[in-house]
Amino acid sequence: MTFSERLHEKLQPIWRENHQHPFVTEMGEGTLDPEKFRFFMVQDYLYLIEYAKLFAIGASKATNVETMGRFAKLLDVTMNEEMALHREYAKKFGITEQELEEASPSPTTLAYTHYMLHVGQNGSLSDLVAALLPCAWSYWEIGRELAVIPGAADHPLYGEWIRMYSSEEFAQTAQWCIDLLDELTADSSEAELQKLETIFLNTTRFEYMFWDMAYHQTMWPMKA
Ligand SMILES: Cc1ncc(C[n+]2csc(CCO)c2C)c(N)n1
Repeated sequence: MTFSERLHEKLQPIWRENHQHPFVTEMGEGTLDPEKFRFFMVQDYLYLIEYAKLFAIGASKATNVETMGRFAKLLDVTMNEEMALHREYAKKFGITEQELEEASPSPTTLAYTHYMLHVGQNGSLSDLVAALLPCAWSYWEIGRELAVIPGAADHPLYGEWIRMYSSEEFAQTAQWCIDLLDELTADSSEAELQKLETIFLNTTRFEYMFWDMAYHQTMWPMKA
């Protein structure tokens, strides 16, 4: 069994809960309150800025030119494609580019991005990949699950999001991260694998928290 298969199997319960969060299911049904999605878009834009830095750190920690090139490409795609989609999408919800640039990250966004950057900066390349994998992997699976719901991919507000994350390009990114982690851990000790499992579990939990934060539009203190 590869390490990614072990992770996937072991974390199924929390993984299912993540995919069945009302934010995700209501997006698939097309019933999600646009205000919640609006909140998500702004926070996700801030998240992506920090997430992209992880690819830059990955490029600097890579031990061969091929891996370095893939991280550089991911940095480019995230900055210039995924974030461009956010800027376009934002317009549909009446969010200006200025609002995106000036928004404040919520405590959950801060906690998630700072944890990933901490692991990326202070750990090994495998630690970094274990931290970023739940993001790429879970969005790919969610995109695919939502895309088969009749009409979901054509929804005027959420269809584009579903089409993007179920696309071949995102499938390839997720698969590349999975393969890289399997390659890096081929000869790892059980103690090392357990450390990586903990990192993967932590960012999987943060994925759930991110949906939940957006669903409840949580920005403590709520009355400030
Ligand atoms: C909270 C949050 N988690 C995951 C993603 C998805 N995502 C971000 S970067 C990337 C990899 C390729 O660019 C993917 C799939 C998101 N947007 N927001």
